Amino acid sequence: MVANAICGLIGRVITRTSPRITVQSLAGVVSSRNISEKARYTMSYETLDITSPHERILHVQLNRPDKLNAMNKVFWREILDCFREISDDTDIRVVILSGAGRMFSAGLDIGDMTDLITSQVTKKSDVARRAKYLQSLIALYQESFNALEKCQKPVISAIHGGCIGSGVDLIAACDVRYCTQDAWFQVKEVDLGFAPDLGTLQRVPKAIGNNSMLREMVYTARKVEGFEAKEMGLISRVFPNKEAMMSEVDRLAESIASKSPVAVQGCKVALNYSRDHTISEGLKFMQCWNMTMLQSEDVIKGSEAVATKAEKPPHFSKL
Ligand SMILES: CCC/C=C/C=C/C(=O)SCCNC(=O)CCNC(=O)[C@H](O)C(C)(C)COP(=O)(O)OP(=O)(O)OC[C@H]1O[C@@H](n2cnc3c(N)ncnc32)[C@H](O)[C@@H]1OP(=O)(O)O
Repeated sequence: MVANAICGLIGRVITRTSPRITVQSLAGVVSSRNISEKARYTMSYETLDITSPHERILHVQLNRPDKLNAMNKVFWREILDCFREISDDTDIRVVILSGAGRMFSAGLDIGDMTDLITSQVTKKSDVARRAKYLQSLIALYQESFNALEKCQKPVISAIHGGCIGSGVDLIAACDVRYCTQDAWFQVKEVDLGFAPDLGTLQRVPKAIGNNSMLREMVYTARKVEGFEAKEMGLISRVFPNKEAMMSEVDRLAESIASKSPVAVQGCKVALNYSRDHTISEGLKFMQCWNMTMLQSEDVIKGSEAVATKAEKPPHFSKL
């Protein structure tokens, strides 16, 4: 079945529809999230649907449900632009990432990639020129997912159904991962004859404790179900269905959004820096970071609220 699907995809000529403007829509992810999901974002995308379920929170939804949110040429550009824009948007404090339709993502759009290879790579007769082209392409796709990690705001991924290949690369670049119990994760690249190159092999080992389990998963392309993914540390919480998951994701996002953005964004940058450096370098980084940030008004507001056991959390202005 899968083999047939892949063969079919490879043989197919992809036709593209003109961009669909989704940003003006009032799209809800599940019926119970009808809390005025007013879209207020400035950019419109063909492969992403952007809504704002709550002040200071943005919901980015992979939006090619007919193709199981397979990642095509347009997607790679859009996800990069989208997260760069979000990173600089002072009104936004947290991002939710999910997939529309029956699964989170079927990974790389295989038909699209075949087109690209036919139209670009095979035309070049020299190995060095082909290699150079592929290197640039991989670097570009890597940058698309790096954008989530570089985004100053925490990104919470909410995964249902399949999360395949580059879908796993994508969630690996997120800060928090929740899933439904019908979710499954598949590092499928070995089945297609290559090693993953967009972050799974770099980020996941640093995010989870069970390296042995990860290697099993990577070397065999075996499907790993939600609870198993939680057991290995890839996922922090599993929910019975998408509605329950999205409701908890909202709660988590609201909680993070209510905190000082100076503190939250400082934590994200420090966690990422420390992951890639020694403890001593990480500590030095914090001296430099906090010698500025400790002077913020947020520290005064936060400390006063804690000291006085204030009932309401302080209001932190946007950063
Ligand atoms: C420089 C590159 C770096 C990136 C590397 C990334 C690597 C990867 O992501 S490897 C993984 C690639 N993905 C796959 O191998 C999954 C392929 N899809 C499937 O195996 C099946 O579709 C799946 C098991 C997910 C679901 O099967 P089901 O029978 O339930 O649905 P289908 O009828 O197969 O699919 C529904 C429509 O979606 C289209 N589609 C599904 N996956 C992809 C895909 N990866 N790329 C493009 N299109 C995909 C499928 O063609 C159907 O469309 P249509 O025929 O128009 O209805």
